[in-house]
Amino acid sequence: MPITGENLIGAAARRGGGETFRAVEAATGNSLEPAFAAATPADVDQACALAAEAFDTYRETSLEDRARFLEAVAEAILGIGDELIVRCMAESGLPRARLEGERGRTVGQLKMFAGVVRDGGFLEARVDPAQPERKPLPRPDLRLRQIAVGPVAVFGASNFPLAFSVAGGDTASALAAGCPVVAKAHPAHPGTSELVGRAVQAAVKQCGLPEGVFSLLMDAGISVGQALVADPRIAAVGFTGSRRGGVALMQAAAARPVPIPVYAEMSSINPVVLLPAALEARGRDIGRAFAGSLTLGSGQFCTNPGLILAVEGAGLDGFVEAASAALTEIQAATMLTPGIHKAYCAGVAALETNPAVTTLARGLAGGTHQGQAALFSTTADAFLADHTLAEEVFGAASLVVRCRDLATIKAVLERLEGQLTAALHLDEADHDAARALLPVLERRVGRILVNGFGTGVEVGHAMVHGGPYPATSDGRTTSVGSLAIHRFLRPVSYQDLPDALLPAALKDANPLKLWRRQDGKAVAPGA
Ligand SMILES: NC(=O)C1=CN([C@@H]2O[C@H](COP(=O)(O)OP(=O)(O)OC[C@H]3O[C@@H](n4cnc5c(N)ncnc54)[C@H](OP(=O)(O)O)[C@@H]3O)[C@@H](O)[C@H]2O)C=CC1
Ligand SMILES: O=C(O)CCC(=O)C(=O)O
Repeated sequence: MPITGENLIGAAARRGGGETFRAVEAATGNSLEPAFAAATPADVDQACALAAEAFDTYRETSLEDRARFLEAVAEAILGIGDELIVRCMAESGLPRARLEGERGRTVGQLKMFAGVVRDGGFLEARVDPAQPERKPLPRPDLRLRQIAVGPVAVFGASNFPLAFSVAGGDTASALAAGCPVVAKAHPAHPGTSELVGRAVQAAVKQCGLPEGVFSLLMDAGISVGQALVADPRIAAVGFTGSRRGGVALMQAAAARPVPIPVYAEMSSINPVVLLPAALEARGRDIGRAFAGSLTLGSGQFCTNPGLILAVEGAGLDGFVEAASAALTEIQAATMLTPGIHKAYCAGVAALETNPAVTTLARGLAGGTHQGQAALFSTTADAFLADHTLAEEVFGAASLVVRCRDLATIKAVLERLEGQLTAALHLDEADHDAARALLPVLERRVGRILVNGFGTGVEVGHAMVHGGPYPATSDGRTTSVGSLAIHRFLRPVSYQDLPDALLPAALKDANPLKLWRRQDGKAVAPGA
């Protein structure tokens, strides 16, 4: 499939009239062909107009048709073949195995949402039948279902060019909910974005859906994204990226005459707490495993373990020695973009020159665009006194905070901002300590895990990839897993509508065979 550098607006592929730019080969910094052209305000307008036009038809597609469409998107992505992986490797610098795995996750995610749609449970159908004889007042017939919110703007992430990008989790969950999507390609991987965008476009056509169900816009700056969020036809936004970018979009969305929700997944340092019995029994093993998680994908995961908390002593020393030894042998790896590499180097330099911070280990030095792993340590007092030490350094850098006792660990956790994940390394003898920390962790993070690291989010029904601000803009939800569909739904109540006018989900005969709540009780179809 040739990459043309065009915007995909509904069924059309059209060269933008804006600034031209090229993708950059992550490993070399060289430009890649072809030239892309940014969308113009007229392109944004047309993509949004088509999305709005498609909305009422698309949101009322049958559950089976919508599920088949999601499966068709998955098949079309696989149908691109190796060309997708090769282009993505060049643009992102990520290795083949990782990208093949990420493609599997992307396709699996679309198929999972197809299952969610077929099941129909997301409609949350509820029926409170009329009680005409009720005294002192009769009760009306009340029925509720969830409907799609409207067209959604999706911003592709730089660090997951497939699973969090054009047809990633935000797009899959929005399409599953019944929302058309206008995606903004990340300029770090425009060719990958176009290939995936064309696959979605082909699936829209194959399934006979209105063309406005999907559009893809290119830009190497912020004007297209700003125009998209400001467009009155856009009803919600999905974003993964920096705190600065996410907050700017939240502000733009809040400043509209009709404000809309922005679901932004932003910064996180993902505290890892090493509890005493586990440290003593296997501190060195944990240290080696930690070095692997820290350097996965050159550390470019928002779930990267950026903060280690433990009580000082021989166990922690063993952890630090093993982690440092492992890290010093780890090759530097190409980072996603020169800008991300530069930001990483600046973050590491700030830690290296902070008088309260000791450098414990550096990985092997690498080439121009390669990130060199780094491990630092400080005391709990210094950490609590300097808020810059709690800022995310995006890449393979982490900070060990030496604490006096469990109460100090708790005090540090209390001071942290919202996080995506927290990990506890524990043995049975640590259960009381863990029990004391769990209430703090529940308040601070979206996912608590034991004897592991947060990198590598499982796509499933019980996953929360979210957390209180600034991990995300809205800690009540998730950007990964089936619950993500609820970001793009809202409830509507129908009072005393004749059966003929009710949506299928709420008709007396229950033609969709849904589990429904009748007077608050779950009722099986046919019961
Ligand atoms: N926590 C996480 O999950 C991640 C964090 N990051 C952090 O973000 C830094 C930069 O990486 P990057 O991926 O480019 O993230 P950004 O947040 O800078 O960009 C993400 C997307 O949002 C757009 N965008 C950014 N700011 C605005 C704005 N004010 N208005 C409209 N659109 C905007 C960008 O457009 P354009 O690029 O065209 O300007 C891009 O398409 C990294 O160094 C890292 O610190 C990155 C990836 C994931
Ligand atoms: O760890 C993962 O699998 C996902 C991480 C993520 O969401 C991110 O880095 O943006």
